[in-house]
Amino acid sequence: MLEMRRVCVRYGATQVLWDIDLSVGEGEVVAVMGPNGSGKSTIFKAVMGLAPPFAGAISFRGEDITRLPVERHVARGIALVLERRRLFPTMTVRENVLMGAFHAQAAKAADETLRWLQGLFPVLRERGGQIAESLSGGEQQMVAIARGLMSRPRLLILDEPFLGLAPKMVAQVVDLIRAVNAEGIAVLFNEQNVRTSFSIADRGYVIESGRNVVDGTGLGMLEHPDIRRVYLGEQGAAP
Ligand SMILES: Nc1ncnc2c1ncn2[C@@H]1O[C@H](COP(=O)(O)OP(=O)(O)OP(=O)(O)O)[C@@H](O)[C@H]1O
Repeated sequence: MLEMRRVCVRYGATQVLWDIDLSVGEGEVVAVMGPNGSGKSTIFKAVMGLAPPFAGAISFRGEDITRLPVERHVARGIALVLERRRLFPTMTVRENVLMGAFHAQAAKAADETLRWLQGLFPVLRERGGQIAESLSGGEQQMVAIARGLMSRPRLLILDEPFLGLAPKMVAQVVDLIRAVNAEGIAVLFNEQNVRTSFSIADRGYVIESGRNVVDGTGLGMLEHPDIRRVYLGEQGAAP
């Protein structure tokens, strides 16, 4: 459904992505892994129209979206949940979630979508009237994901969904990603932890210094000698 071909992005005079190839199939979960500053978030911003490529092409469900403005991406079925959750701290959970239904079609279906999400996310039912900043980090991440889903995307992009979360909360967000995916929604996310990334994902990519390095199935990535040597510190995993 999503195809990036030889995508190049720069911020001002500084190029940060070189010839990135990446795809997400219908209903797939895909992870992007790489060190700090390697360009993972920029890939997502390029897909979303926030960092338009100066070369290469991006298509979504057969349509060229390389240079579409960001709001048109949402209407076409892509949602991005930004890093660090970015909720409106003094608004309630319910108000935060409803902010995600900002385009006309989503606004019309907001009540129905909220009921659907309340089934998926117990936090929305139990804490709907609570002020967002009073929730734990993991609960806030769930609210941020729910807000992204209010636009009824076909592809949900999560920028560092596990950042700063305790292991128990990571497990809950992983369960949530699986539940969202079971609804037929494709998920593209990034994460620096190799085991977390590739144990959840159907397929994955490693990016270093703005370039594709390795890609493959989730299991294949965990067994890849270079990944085991460089990212899991296993001696003798590769020549
Ligand atoms: N708005 C910007 N203006 C200039 N440079 C930027 C901007 N945003 C990111 N960069 C630079 O682009 C490079 C890639 O950043 P990006 O945030 O995409 O990496 P990342 O892999 O997501 O990193 P992290 O894991 O630390 O979030 C980095 O060198 C970063 O400093």
